[in-house]
Amino acid sequence: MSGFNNEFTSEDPRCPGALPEGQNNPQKCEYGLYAEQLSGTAFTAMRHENRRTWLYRIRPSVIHTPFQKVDKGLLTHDWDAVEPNPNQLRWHPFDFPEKKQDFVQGLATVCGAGDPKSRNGIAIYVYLCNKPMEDKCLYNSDGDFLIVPQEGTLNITTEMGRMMVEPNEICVIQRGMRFSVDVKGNTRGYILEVFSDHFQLPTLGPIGANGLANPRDFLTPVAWYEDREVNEYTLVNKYHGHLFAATQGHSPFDVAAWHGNYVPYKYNLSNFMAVNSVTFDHADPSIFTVLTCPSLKPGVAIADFVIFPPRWSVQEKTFRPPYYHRNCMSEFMGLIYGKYEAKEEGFRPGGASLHSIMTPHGPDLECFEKASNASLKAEKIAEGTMSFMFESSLSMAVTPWANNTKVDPNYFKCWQPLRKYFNSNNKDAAKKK
Ligand SMILES: O=C(O)Cc1cc(O)ccc1O
Ligand SMILES: [Fe+2]
Repeated sequence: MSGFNNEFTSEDPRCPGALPEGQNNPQKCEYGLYAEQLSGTAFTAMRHENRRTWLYRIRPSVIHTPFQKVDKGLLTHDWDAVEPNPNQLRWHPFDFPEKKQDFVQGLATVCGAGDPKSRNGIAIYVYLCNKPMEDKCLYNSDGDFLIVPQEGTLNITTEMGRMMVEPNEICVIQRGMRFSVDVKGNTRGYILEVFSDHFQLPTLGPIGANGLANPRDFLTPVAWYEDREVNEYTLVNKYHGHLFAATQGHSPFDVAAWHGNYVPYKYNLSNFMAVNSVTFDHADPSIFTVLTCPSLKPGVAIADFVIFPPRWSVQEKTFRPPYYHRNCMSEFMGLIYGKYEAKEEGFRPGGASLHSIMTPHGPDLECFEKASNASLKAEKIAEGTMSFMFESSLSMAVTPWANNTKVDPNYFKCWQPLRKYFNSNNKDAAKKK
């Protein structure tokens, strides 16, 4: 079903009329279903921000054994385990696992800041997996997951229905929603988790009513249920940055009908309508914001999800690639496929980079020399590529795993040969270089 923040209604066609008419809590639900509400905001949240979904299910979610703490693998929210490091960081593509592991076992925290207890912060993960979560689902009490597949398709079953998410698409699974991920073969991607709020579309300001990620391109699954008794179905819960497991004797995907506006969704990045300068100068990358999770300070994001899609580049008298900069925000970047314009070598699909708050970065030597001398014809750029940035106002720390895995020790070298062109006697020196 298409739309962002819609009030949806959905019934599995095997149970027509399962949704109660005109009320949420009939004395007895049709088909002997139970009614259950999943809240995505405080009951009292402003109406335009209020999120909740009513689920009509075979059994209420509460039927399970007590949760016990289980191994959390490489998942951590301990941001003090590694000495702070303000250096530019780049990772070679993260390796696929040698042993069999599923989506939950394959979650590895790269960096983050803040705390789900006080509900302020973010965590960035890669997931590296190769087997389905069989009779096992996850729900996250800490925050919302924005999942960016890089290699391999994710077949995701949620309480609200099923969705297939391929590289160049993203999906969002919000706090509390139970989901199970089926994969075939080597599967890799990135996750941005936000602890504080939900993702929203950026306001468009003078752009107008249309553009960037359009609401109708967000897709939400339709109701689908299975009435399946299972010897031992495992519910995994991420809570305070730890994993807990409980069991139950049936599939949790037993929702025959639901209605509401608290839903999982996916989005195909090729639907992004990019806006950019058609005169001169390099516009800030905020023009490419797909989704944003706002902080309490207007205009400042806990995290933005920004992409660098294939597009036309037409600016005149302009150094067109990203400028050199030092940013008061943290920039984590990943590459889904192809090459990133500011660094054609060294930054590879399935790898990543982190430029922390005020850490200088920008085009490498090759990019600077090329773009300073290029003829400025209209040009299609970033064709056959898709890179993205998780940009955050928080100051992130890396985890021990990320500090010791695939780090490119030579990253800083890409800027060292940048030449001095300055000539105080010749204002036009640069033009002759
Ligand atoms: O650092 C980066 O490569 C990301 C980025 C891109 C851009 O076009 C402008 C600023 C910026 O941080
Ligand atoms: Fe940057």
